[in-house]
Amino acid sequence: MGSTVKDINENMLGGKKVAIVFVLGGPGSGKGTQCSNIVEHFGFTHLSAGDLLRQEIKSGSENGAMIDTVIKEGKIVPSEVTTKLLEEAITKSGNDKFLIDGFPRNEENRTTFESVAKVSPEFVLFFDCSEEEMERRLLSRNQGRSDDNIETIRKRFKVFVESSLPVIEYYESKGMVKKINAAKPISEVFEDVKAIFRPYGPKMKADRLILSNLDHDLGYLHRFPSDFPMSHDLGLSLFTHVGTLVGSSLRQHRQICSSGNLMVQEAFGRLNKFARAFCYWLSRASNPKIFRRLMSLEGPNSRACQSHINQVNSRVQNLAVLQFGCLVREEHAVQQLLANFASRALGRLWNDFQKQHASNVLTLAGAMAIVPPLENISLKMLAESMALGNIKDYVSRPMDQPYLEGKRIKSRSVAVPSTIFQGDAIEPKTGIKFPAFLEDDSSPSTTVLVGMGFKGVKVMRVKNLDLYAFDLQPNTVSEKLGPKYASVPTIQLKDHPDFYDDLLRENLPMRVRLVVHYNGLSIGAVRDVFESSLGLRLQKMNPNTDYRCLKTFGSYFNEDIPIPAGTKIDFCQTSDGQLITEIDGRQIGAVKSKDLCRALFGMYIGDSPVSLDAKKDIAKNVAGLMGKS
Ligand SMILES: Nc1ncnc2c1ncn2[C@@H]1O[C@H](COP(=O)(O)OP(=O)(O)O)[C@@H](O)[C@H]1O
Ligand SMILES: Nc1ccn([C@@H]2O[C@H](COP(=O)(O)OP(=O)(O)O)[C@@H](O)[C@H]2O)c(=O)n1
Repeated sequence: MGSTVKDINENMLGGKKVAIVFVLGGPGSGKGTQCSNIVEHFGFTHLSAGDLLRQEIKSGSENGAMIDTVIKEGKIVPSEVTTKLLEEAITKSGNDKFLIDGFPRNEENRTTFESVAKVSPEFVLFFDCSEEEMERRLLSRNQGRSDDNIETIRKRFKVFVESSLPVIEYYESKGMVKKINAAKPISEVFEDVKAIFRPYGPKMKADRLILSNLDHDLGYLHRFPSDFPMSHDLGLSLFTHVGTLVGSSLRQHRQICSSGNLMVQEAFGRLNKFARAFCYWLSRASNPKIFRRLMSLEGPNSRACQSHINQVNSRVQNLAVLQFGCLVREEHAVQQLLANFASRALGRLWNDFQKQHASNVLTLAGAMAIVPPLENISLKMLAESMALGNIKDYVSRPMDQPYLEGKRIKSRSVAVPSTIFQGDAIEPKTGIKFPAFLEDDSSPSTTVLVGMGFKGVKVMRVKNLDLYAFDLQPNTVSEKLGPKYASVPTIQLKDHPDFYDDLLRENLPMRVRLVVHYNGLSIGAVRDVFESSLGLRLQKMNPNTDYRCLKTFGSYFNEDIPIPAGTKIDFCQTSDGQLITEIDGRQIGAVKSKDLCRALFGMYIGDSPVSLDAKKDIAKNVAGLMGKS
């Protein structure tokens, strides 16, 4: 790297020769942002001193409280603490190239690191940016950091000028600083960064890069097939593609973590976890060397390690177990699959999120379905979900079309009657019958079917989540809403700005029935989908809401309740604001919370409903209930 780069022969740390770049710059200059880019393009491992310190606080270590106080004050944590954390992270990592971000922040940091770690940096990357710009960025960073408030920000600026700039001057005097104008847009800054790193050599091998990003929570790996044979070359090419997935999910995860959208975070979290597990699994299946190195963490002579190495070495080189057998050659099939998988799954979710800002529950459930909850994964499911044809079919299929086992359905799925149902209604695609009256129709409190929608959500290809019907009590509707809307023509009712709000606000007795129409759906999956969606809606409706209602609601979905095909799950709202949950007519719980009722029925007749057509049809039919035609 030219004359500024030291001979790194002496730079031994954690039993390996390491290359280190210090990344410095004021708070908010974009160090973390650019480090993510460098990681992806040049295969470094990013160690943020600030992140390590924040993790230390969270871990509840004995230094946690002290670190917390120092950070809130914008001051600098004692050097031994930070140096130790960095040293440990370097030693633990499988990588040997590191970006150390936000360190050394003062002369003491620098000298301590030099004397303890005995490592000199390759060079120092300095992001130069004005305080006004940094302040603007920090105030909109939105990561919930305790020190991103104007008072602490000002203190951090002062500390930066007084303590950190001298460190940069020190390295400058040694000709080791590479200064970047960080006031430009992110992509332009990265062009300059790239020019600096380019001579540093080609991108690190994909496998290394990915492995350095792996977390070590590998408990779920046994779910993947253990006897998966694969050639070494194919394994490496797979890494490249899974790498794209890991890279982009990590990048996008970072962006959306600050968005506060819990469901999107959950979906991305799963993508991430899946991709990481998949990578590790590939490494194990394809590359005994990598496997051996990783397993050295557990002990190189462990039985598991040895038996897997033997397995990999002795297996036939084909991918039959994952059923990639299609017309294309196996390498291409797999590459195409993973490329599709990564770009379509993430692209779709991301677009959705940007368009709607609050994605509807089923779109997200669908996105989550692409990545199964790992605890439920089985070899057969994995094979099915990964079969190229199915994935392609799935990702190109609009979310609101149904999926039926063994059939491709092209027509629109939402089957909503144009008038109130006279007799029982049959959902044409599935043949499931919804009675027009859910209770005895002579009772004055009976509810009437006013809308029906089909929401097929594929959960691991073989399961659809629900079919739903929406019912209201005619008398109460006429009584409560009749006067206000008497003069509104039916045709306009569905577009009336207050109408749906009034339906939700009036505590009208109403009911949504979901019908499970595949075997194998777990009650836990249903609970998760509702909990996440309701949580989001509650948060949007009333940020100060009492979330205990949601906890209580979730607690009814006991894992012991089987929900085979045909199971009816009913949610009923009573006029006194209770939300009653029934499974096959048996009440499993009731929560008194008007907010929760509004959130639940809002999924069907509120903003971003599960089906817009069904929502409009409900309005049309309610008009009918009120004596309009
Ligand atoms: N070049 C840039 N232009 C505009 N905003 C940026 C730029 N670089 C980073 N940001 C944004 O500014 C905030 C601070 O960036 P970050 O990378 O966290 O800074 P640091 O790690 O230096 O404190 C983030 O919200 C980030 O998205
Ligand atoms: N070497 C370091 C790095 C960070 N820190 C502390 O961690 C805080 C946050 O640092 P950071 O690098 O994550 O964030 P920015 O201030 O660069 O945005 C600093 O303000 C310090 O209080 C430290 O004490 N020593």
